[in-house]
Amino acid sequence: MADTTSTTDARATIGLTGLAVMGRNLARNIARQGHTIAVHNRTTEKMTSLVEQFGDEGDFVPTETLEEFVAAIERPRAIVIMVKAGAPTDAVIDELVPLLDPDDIVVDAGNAHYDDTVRREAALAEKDLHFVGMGVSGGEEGALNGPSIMPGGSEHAWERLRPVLTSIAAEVDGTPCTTHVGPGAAGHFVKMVHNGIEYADMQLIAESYDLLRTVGGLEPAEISQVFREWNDGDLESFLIDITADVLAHTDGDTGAPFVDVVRDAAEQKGTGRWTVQSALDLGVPVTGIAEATFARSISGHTEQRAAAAQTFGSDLARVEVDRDTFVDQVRAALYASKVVAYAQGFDQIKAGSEENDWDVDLGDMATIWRGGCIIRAQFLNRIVDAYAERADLPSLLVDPYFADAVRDGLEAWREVVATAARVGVPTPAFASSLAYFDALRRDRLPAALIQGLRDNFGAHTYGRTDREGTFHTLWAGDLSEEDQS
Ligand SMILES: NC(=O)C1=CN([C@@H]2O[C@H](COP(=O)(O)OP(=O)(O)OC[C@H]3O[C@@H](n4cnc5c(N)ncnc54)[C@H](OP(=O)(O)O)[C@@H]3O)[C@@H](O)[C@H]2O)C=CC1
Ligand SMILES: O=C(CO)[C@H](O)[C@H](O)COP(=O)(O)O
Repeated sequence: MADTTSTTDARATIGLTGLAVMGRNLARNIARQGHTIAVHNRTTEKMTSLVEQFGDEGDFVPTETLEEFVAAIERPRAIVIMVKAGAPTDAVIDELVPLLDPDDIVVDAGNAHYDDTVRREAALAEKDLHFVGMGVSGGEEGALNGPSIMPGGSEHAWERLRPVLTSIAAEVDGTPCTTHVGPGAAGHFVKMVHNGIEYADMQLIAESYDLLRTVGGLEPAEISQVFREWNDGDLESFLIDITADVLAHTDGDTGAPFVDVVRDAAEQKGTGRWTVQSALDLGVPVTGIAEATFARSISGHTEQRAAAAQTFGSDLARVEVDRDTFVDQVRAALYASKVVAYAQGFDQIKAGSEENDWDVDLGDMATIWRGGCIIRAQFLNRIVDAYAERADLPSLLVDPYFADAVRDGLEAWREVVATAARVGVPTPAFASSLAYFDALRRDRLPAALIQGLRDNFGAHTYGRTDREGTFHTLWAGDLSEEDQS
């Protein structure tokens, strides 16, 4: 059995506090890669059980108090905090900081809001400490075997952390799924958008399942098989793969499909909502992510749902579809909507980066998402290629590869959205993605009328198509136009 006795020799390359599911596995991953790691948890039992169970996987330095923990790490120290996001992270930072020395690096690897990261970095900089907001994706399994890691912060901090991070991250084609995302809160911002895309991806998968079952008449086990087949093609991804597993699972108690015994109210911890809030501030239409987030909210409004079902009934209209054709159409709609969700997410990263001078490389983000993270997918290789071909791509949708893919699937996409509307199956992510696509490609939008209305009721002015300037019509007067430029 490993020695769980605390030590105060400063021999650890790195320290990690917060040994719940993520921190525990990240610590094991770091130790397995040959780095000596000091481990700590507020409740000591989690630390001792880690070292007792897995102490032989590497060189752990067990510590019971934060003082011992800090003393066990070589200077300048690198300390990873992996605790509950929000107030608990602040509580740990507040306890840690008085124990640190100038040039030490504090890494917050939780799902922090990037505004918190900005605030924390500024506070620590006043004490000559480096603060790194670092997104980690991959869940419990990824943390152990190779996550995708998105560190922000200074170049100096990245250079200190690089050997550990590149050794523990997932690898695709020999490239580690980590890079220096950018200064400040860039890492946590990119992780937030990653999670937003995760929400959209899962909602699209859920809508596909609903349509295949409700309209296509397939049973969960059959839909599982469909997803397995899709996972052999251009939709290959972690989420499609685990969808097949979840749909194939039957409940041990009842023998019913697992999806039929789970309450249909999706929860959320906040990263999807933050993505939408930030997108609104940046003026980036992330419609797929927003609809996915609202769809979770609707699912949770059980009282309203019951009242509406009682008022209107839950009956669906019947349409006859050819099963195989419909499966293919749903696949095409899923792929096209997924392109939209990623296009919107990358637009948001670009806008956030410009707003904050982070200089985030979009191709690098696609590269580090190819492995380890929840949205890892074959598809990301195409996104890497798209940005390699043209770094200033106005939208992923206009990259020749994706444009062809969307053109090929367009008829099916429209058919699926129309069928869903006719039957009464809600497909907010499919429908909003199609609407976004149509809005983007439209030569003229009805926004001209909105401008006219704004000018009419509030003298908000408008621009003209035929000449430069700012104009106002005297709506309550003689309807003449003033040039207010
Ligand atoms: N779970 C996942 O799949 C993913 C999680 N994340 C993020 O990683 C972080 C850790 O997640 P997870 O492993 O799920 O654990 P939790 O988010 O459930 O956090 C539990 C950990 O936080 C510690 N903690 C809570 N409050 C305090 C406090 N006031 N002071 C000190 N420590 C405190 C707990 O200590 P104690 O044992 O003493 O209670 C425990 O170590 C979170 O920020 C999460 O958002 C990121 C990617 C994926
Ligand atoms: O960060 C993650 C993966 O990348 C988490 O799994 C994510 O926080 C889950 O979010 P939610 O509970 O809101 O669905």
